[in-house]
Amino acid sequence: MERSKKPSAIPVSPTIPTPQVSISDDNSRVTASLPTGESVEVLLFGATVLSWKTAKGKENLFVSSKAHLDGSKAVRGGIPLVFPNFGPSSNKATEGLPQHGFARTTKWEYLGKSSSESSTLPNSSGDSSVKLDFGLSNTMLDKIPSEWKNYQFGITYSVTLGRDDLETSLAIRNTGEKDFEFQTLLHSYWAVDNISDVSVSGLEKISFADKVGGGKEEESGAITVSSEVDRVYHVDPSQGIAISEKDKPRFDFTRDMLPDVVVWNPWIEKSRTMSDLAPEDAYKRFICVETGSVNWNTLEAGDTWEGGQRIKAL
Ligand SMILES: O=P(O)(O)OC[C@H]1O[C@H](O)[C@H](O)[C@@H](O)[C@@H]1O
Repeated sequence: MERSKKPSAIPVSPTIPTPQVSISDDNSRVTASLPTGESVEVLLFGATVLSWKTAKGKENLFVSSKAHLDGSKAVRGGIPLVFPNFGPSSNKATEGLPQHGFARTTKWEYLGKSSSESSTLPNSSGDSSVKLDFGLSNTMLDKIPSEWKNYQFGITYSVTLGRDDLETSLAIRNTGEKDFEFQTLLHSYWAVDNISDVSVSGLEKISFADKVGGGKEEESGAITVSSEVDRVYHVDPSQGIAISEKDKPRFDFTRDMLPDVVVWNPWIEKSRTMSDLAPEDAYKRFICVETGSVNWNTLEAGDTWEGGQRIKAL
């Protein structure tokens, strides 16, 4: 007998595309992409972000064609992490530490992903961001530098890929019983078409430590590059910073708890001394604007320090 009221079929909701995350077969890299096409790639060695591309496939980070990606040396390009010291080992706290510390030359652990809630709006292209977490602790160091044998720490580094931005943030915990001091920087190599067309704004009239000429200087206009530049600025995190090319905004920086900014380009002569920087005119293709804390932070036993940056690609 025909039923007069047939139960209607339960509508199947259309599949909402979600971010894709994959780990390379050799467990050396993690790649994530959004349904809209943006992507990010992180090398577990140093938790170095190697690539950040827009939906149209434009690369936002510079990586040298001679960069070592096999774990034999810090990567020349992308976003290497500076921790626990910036520059060469220079005092008791940094005794035995390599230039820019050990975080960029140690293999990190991939801790997992999370993504923001899917939009239920019609025509939505799915989740709008995906966060990848990486971890490093003192037990993972191959060789513990002498002074650091006394300290214990756990770091979570989060890389969040959004529709038009990338967030990289650090949570550093002192898991031991002794206080320690550290510096840290997100040593980012931003890709540009030609350094001669680049300007960095937001640092005008702020005094900087000049690592090339020595001493303290300040400049009234935006920074342009026509020789080696290596400067350390101390500037309130609420101050916005931007990189422009041919006067068109290219990258916009928002900082959280990162009061220092290093601006670096090696120019011609210094580039020639760097065996892992290629091609020959590579210095034209990037500018390092590195946000972080060059001032030493004291992290007391049991405490956590947090800081990060959000970069909008324009
Ligand atoms: O060659 P690296 O150890 O990677 O350092 C590269 C550069 O890093 C920072 O930007 C420093 O301010 C520079 O003085 C240094 O030359």
